Amino acid sequence: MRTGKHYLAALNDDREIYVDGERIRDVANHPAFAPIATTIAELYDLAAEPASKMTFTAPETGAEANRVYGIPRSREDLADFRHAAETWARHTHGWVGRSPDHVATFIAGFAAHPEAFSAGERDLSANVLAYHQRLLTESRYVSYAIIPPQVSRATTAHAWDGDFVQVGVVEETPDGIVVRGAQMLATGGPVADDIFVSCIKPLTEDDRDFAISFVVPAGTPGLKFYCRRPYAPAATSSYDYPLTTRYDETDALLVFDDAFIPWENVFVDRDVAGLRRQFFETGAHVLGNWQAQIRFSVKLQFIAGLARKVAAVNGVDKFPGVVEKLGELASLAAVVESAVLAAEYTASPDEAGLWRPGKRAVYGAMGLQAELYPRALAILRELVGGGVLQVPSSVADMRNPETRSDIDRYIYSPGAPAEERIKLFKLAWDAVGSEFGGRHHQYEMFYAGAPFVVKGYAFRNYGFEGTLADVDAFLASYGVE
Ligand SMILES: Cc1cc2nc3c(=O)[nH]c(=O)nc-3n(C[C@H](O)[C@H](O)[C@H](O)COP(=O)(O)OP(=O)(O)OC[C@H]3O[C@@H](n4cnc5c(N)ncnc54)[C@H](O)[C@@H]3O)c2cc1C
Repeated sequence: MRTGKHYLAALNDDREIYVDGERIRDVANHPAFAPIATTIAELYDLAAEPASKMTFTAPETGAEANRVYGIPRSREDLADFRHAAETWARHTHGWVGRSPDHVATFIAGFAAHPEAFSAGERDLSANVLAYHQRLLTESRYVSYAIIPPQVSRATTAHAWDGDFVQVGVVEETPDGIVVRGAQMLATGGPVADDIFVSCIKPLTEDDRDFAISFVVPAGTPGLKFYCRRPYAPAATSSYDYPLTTRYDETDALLVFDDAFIPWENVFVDRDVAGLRRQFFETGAHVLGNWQAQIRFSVKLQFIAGLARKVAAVNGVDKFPGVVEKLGELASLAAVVESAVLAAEYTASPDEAGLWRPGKRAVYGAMGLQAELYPRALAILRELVGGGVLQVPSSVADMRNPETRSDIDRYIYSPGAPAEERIKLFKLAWDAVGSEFGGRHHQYEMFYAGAPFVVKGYAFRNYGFEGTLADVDAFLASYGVE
């Protein structure tokens, strides 16, 4: 099994990453990326430990593989997958959205349905199967960029000023395609092995050149990563910013300057319908988003625990108003946890033998996420009050004997001396108020699509037929007479 050391060594591939106007040469040791790379390395080490029970024998290769890369072919497989995804999520307490299991799950869904990739002009199904086998064998970390840059949402790529603003095919050669343009927003991209590039937003037939999907190693010549401002370098210490200093997974706009993509890495080639088949007919979308809900559930449990602890330290946890707020938080967390389990309970095999988590449960939970997460944060924010700002400026004040005595005397709670209390409230601030916390707020609202898009998934997958029939049957049971 892949180890963290192997993963870190692979980052040294001359990838072209830009931060603050400079090209980063040593990603694994740069202050913007070392913290998250270390966390990802820990995930690989955890998976390699037999005690984590994250491995299985993959039928496709006959060799041991990490369960998160496997195709669930039974209810037991789904339970094993959930266990593996949850084991990783618990390691980061849900604060890493694009851990290697996320996109891997999409690829497993693709591989379960190779026919979705052979229905276009060119049969590319063998590429999907071969890449999935590579994931099983090499445990590669794949991130993705599947959204067109936010130029205009009133039109699509073919109508934009300037050729190839969205990534598209500029040239075809006997060996592959040459791509040019940008795509957003590869979370984890700068520290991934490969990026899966595609387009999940609907395109028109005039956008054929942009209707592509391929995987690209991060060090491919012509591929550049433009990162948003990293938060980890400005964090003064893990005591001050315990989440930022471990889990700042970065988000990057990808720019392709005529990068060459060999055919074996291409899954969809200028095929608008092929993009829709890839995401929505293979089972990839529901499987990948089930993984996301497993991770989200772990994070909500953490936030609930944090709120309860803050309330206890402040001595308010028995007040009826506070109990009500903690109860609401408990309900929010329990709803998502229940949806994760309900999706497994209502799972069923499709015609290819892929066990798909129940759509009603997965998309139902997703549809609430843009309200549910801000509400959870609002409750935590309300409970912490000014305590998150009644803390010393940094750990340096704790180390200075001149300031420490006042800190010990005035910033404490019964049973929680200054060091403990401040530690807790700084953690709460990193969750609700730091730049990292703000980015997470945006992440949970948007990672699976804008709220109107995600609610559309809930609408389409709820199964209104049954509910309508129920109402019609009731209406038919009485009348004027
Ligand atoms: C922190 C973070 C991490 C991300 N990570 C990734 C990643 O790893 N990979 C990836 O591919 N993407 C990623 N994304 C991008 C994410 O998928 C998109 O933000 C999401 O799909 C929404 O697209 P958009 O941001 O372009 O919003 P838009 O589509 O531009 O929508 C913005 C808002 O405009 C309004 N709007 C737009 N169109 C309509 C319409 N037709 N009807 C009604 N209202 C409309 C809505 O209010 C909507 O919320 C990430 C985003 C964030 C914030």
